[in-house]
Amino acid sequence: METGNNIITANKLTKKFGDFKAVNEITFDVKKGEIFGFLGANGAGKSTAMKMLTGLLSPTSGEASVAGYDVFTQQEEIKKNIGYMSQKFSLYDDLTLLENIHFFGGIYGLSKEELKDRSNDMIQRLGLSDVSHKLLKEVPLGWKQKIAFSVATIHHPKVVFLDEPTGGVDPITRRQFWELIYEASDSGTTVFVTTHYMDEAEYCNRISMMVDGKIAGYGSPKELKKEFNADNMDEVFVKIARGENYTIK
Ligand SMILES: Nc1ncnc2c1ncn2[C@@H]1O[C@H](COP(=O)(O)OP(=O)(O)OP(=O)(O)O)[C@@H](O)[C@H]1O
Repeated sequence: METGNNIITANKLTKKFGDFKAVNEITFDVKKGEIFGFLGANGAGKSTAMKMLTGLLSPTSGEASVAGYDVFTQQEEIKKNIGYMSQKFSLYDDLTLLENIHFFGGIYGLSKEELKDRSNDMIQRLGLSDVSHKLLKEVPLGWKQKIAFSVATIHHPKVVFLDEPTGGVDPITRRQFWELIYEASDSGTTVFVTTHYMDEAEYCNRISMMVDGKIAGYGSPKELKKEFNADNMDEVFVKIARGENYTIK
């Protein structure tokens, strides 16, 4: 079901809890290698949509595929071909940095040799050689986030899903984290990221904004700012949340 240049496609994808439509007929696509921002206020339906796309939750109706696999029938294949990082589901505080990398790399099915090469490379790239034997709980949150991201991409997935990856850190640390996102995107990994930070929305190639289970804005930051006659993404977000009209292209 992978179509052309798109690595994620969703067509009228819907999730109902009882009579309540948490995700209501969303239609969008994500192109290979793109950094796609998935935005929306609390409760808009982002997590529910993301759970369906990562094979954790069965949709009610519609269609969607991720990395060529169907979200209704091929959830296990999807899980093998993606990386996932969230604030809530993270690394182990009582293992060292290196142990965490080895543990999660092992889960992703890397051989001993691959694990050794990639963990050495990762530690060097992140500039963490001197602290690789420290317990995770002893290092700052910004470092943990970088390690969590690197671990989520250690098996070179086609798509990595990031659920509010930079919560709770300062703008400079967030900017450094985004350097890693750009590197992954440059090497061909598609990045699907949720965030509450509008400066981060500016860094994405394209974004979608959800309101009450529907996609209410969809396009590049430049297109959306033009469409809503706004100077920045903050303004776009406020206008969309207030329900200003928008026609999805
Ligand atoms: N298992 C469930 N059963 C019933 N309702 C649910 C369930 N999961 C989510 N919801 C509801 O669906 C709506 C969307 O929730 P969701 O967690 O997807 O939003 P979100 O955009 O990810 O918000 P946040 O940014 O706070 O995580 C909310 O009203 C939520 O209460």
